[in-house]
Amino acid sequence: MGDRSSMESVEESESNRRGGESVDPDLPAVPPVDGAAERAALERQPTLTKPPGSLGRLEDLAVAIAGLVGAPRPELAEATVVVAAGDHGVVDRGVSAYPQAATRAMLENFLEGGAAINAIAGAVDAETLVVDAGIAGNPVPGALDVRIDRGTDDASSAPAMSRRDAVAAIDAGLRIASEELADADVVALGEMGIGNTTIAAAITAALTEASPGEATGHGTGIDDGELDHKVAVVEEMLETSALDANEQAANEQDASARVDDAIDVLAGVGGFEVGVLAGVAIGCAADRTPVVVDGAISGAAALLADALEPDVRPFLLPSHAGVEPACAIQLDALGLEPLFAYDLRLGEGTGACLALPIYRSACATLRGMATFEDIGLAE
Ligand SMILES: Cc1cc2ncn([C@H]3O[C@H](COP(=O)(O)O)[C@@H](O)[C@H]3O)c2cc1C
Ligand SMILES: O=C(O)c1cccnc1
Repeated sequence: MGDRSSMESVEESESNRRGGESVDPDLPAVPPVDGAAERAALERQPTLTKPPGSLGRLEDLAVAIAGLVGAPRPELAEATVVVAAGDHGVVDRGVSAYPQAATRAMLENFLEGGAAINAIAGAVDAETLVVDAGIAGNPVPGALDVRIDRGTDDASSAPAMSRRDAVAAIDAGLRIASEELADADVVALGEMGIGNTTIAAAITAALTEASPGEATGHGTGIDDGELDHKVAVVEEMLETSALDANEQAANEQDASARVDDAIDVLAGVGGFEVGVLAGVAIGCAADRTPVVVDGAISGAAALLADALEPDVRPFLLPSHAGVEPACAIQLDALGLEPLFAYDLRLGEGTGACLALPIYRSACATLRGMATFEDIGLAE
């Protein structure tokens, strides 16, 4: 992941821009939920010093996490939010309220500690890992450099990237999980990339039954006229790469066709940060590390991870109900119920970090509370 290998991959990708060859990511096996740990946690809940069920959904969350991490009394001590960034050629189509340069400026801001995610991650005691997955210009000094290229092509007129680059993005995420996140007990997905609510809408429409009109929202704050144009651009993106949710559904049972379809979606519409986050999610799940989903873009990465490797699904934890319409569609498709709705429409991993104290509190009750026997109240 050092400078040399990343520059090689940039050069290589120039010659592979429209490469149609079939390459597959090297996906690790994701273990099943640990039924014994889950059962032990479930049996412990009614022994704790509270009326049964009185901690409501916190009790269910704690039991689920016990099964995920494989420990009857789990602790989510070390948390990291991965903020992956990429630039998107489709920004040339006027789909965002902000210029592409805001992506680099915000990456520098993350590294200086001045962004919303720095404030919230600091408040909830989470590490921040800033990842340059491919933005215009030189690598951002101080960011983890896994650059696939210097931004994607305009996906409304050509595939966003080659299949080879799509696989490289997923592989980079898998490497981040195994090399940078090995000590994390829980990982939050965050991102930065002007134009990426357009990418998220296209991925959501490609991987669910939702139409582009249903999946596309105002992002950073475009007006209603601009939203109509953004929906038309998302439709063009799907047509350009001939992405068809019905065909994908038909291929669902065949693992290699399913992986091929998911790579087609990522290569067709982008973006590098989404592919990296999908790889992070799969790599973390393989290591029994729960992954907290944030808003529309990390939700698109979660959909992609689920399409690539369905065993990842139990490890995807919800956070908030985002304002961007893709969020509700993604959560529904993944069978996730949001923990709270705070009218967030920022991304960066902010909503996912806000959920961490809830997950940690759930574990703390299961782990730390006294039992009725301890206080001499057992029958
Ligand atoms: C200053 C600033 C900080 C941000 N932090 C996250 N986003 C969010 O907004 C962008 C997606 O919205 P759209 O698709 O409309 O461009 C992404 O960068 C996302 O992370 C930001 C956007 C801006 C302008
Ligand atoms: O839901 C999100 O994550 C989101 C919404 C608007 C802009 N950027 C991100």
